[in-house]
Amino acid sequence: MSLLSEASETQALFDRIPVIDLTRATSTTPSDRQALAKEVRSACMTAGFFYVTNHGIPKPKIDGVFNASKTFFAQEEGRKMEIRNQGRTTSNFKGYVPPLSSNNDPKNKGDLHEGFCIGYEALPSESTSHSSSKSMPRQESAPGQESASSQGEGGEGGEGATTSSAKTVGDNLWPSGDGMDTFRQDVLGYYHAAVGLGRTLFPLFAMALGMEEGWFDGKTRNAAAIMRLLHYPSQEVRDERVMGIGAHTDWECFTILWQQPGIQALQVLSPADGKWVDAPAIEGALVINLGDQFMRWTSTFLLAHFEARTEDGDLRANVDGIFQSNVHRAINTSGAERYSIPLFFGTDYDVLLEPIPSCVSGERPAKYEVITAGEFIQERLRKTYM
Ligand SMILES: O=C(O)CCC(=O)C(=O)O
Ligand SMILES: [Fe+2]
Repeated sequence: MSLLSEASETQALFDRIPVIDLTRATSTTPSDRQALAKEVRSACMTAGFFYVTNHGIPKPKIDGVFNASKTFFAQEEGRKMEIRNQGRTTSNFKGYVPPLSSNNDPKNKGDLHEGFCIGYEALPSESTSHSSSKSMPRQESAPGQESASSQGEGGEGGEGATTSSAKTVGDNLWPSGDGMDTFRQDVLGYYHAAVGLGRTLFPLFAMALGMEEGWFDGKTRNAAAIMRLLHYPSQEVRDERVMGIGAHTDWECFTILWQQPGIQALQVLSPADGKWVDAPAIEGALVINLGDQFMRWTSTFLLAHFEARTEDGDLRANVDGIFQSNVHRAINTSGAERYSIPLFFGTDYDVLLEPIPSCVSGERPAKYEVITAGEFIQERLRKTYM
């Protein structure tokens, strides 16, 4: 079935997040990769979220960053504040983000989580040049190197970033002191493995959209990749106006999210019926969710739940949706602290967010003004921080 006819027949209705086994992503048989891309397409048209298993990130790298995160956040506040993210006042969005200093949902009072944010940096043991665009998201010392935000979202930059995204330029800030000796290595070890996974996913998304596998290659040479370590206190009362992270969509193409096993906190809004669907942490699996840039690429509007039913109360076909960037939030009432790690993966900043040819037709014209990825992030930062 063609992409557009499948989209017009798909309802953005789901009550669970699909699980996709990535083993076939590296198959040498093209039909295996195509079959996998079909599963990705179906998940993207409905939940906009899916889990991946057999994703290739070794468990020791995950354990390493999880332990590093626990050690970092366990420090006394003064130590963490030494590398405070100065996102609101300076050009650098890197470093520590204290609790309640971001607010993802304007209706809320603030996000309870604290965070630590980095952008691309070579592993300490690596040489400075990266000739293989397959292994690295951006070149070291890239002039436009990104940002992040004290948001549920990652901003970024990258080589080729537009001047307007220059406010996001800056080096990573690393903690020093007791127990922090291996922090940088552990965090970057996971970061690089996750970026490798991101590079495996772009060809699958391209095929899922009916394009050739390499369609994103030239657009993701120094792809923006901001990673955040997040730490959520357990909240006793479930207050809709104070939560770990308020309802939001992510800004990039997609997010790779590790969640601490055993703790339920993440929920995804099903646009078709307005219900919050739990996205539990599954041991060994990562969550992949689509961000707003994919809505632009696919000329998809977020289908608000109040639009999703006909006057008779029937579910509408999701006539607009190809790749859905769905609203999500995290509330930790587990009684235990929770850790998670999103990595926001986008295209290079100078790339125009134009509708992908398979996603527009005479009946389905382009819906968004064409701007660069850098301008788009800049606009989101401005709305969030000014
Ligand atoms: O902590 C989580 O599970 C979600 C985090 C998130 O949505 C974000 O940082 O954008
Ligand atoms: Fe998010």
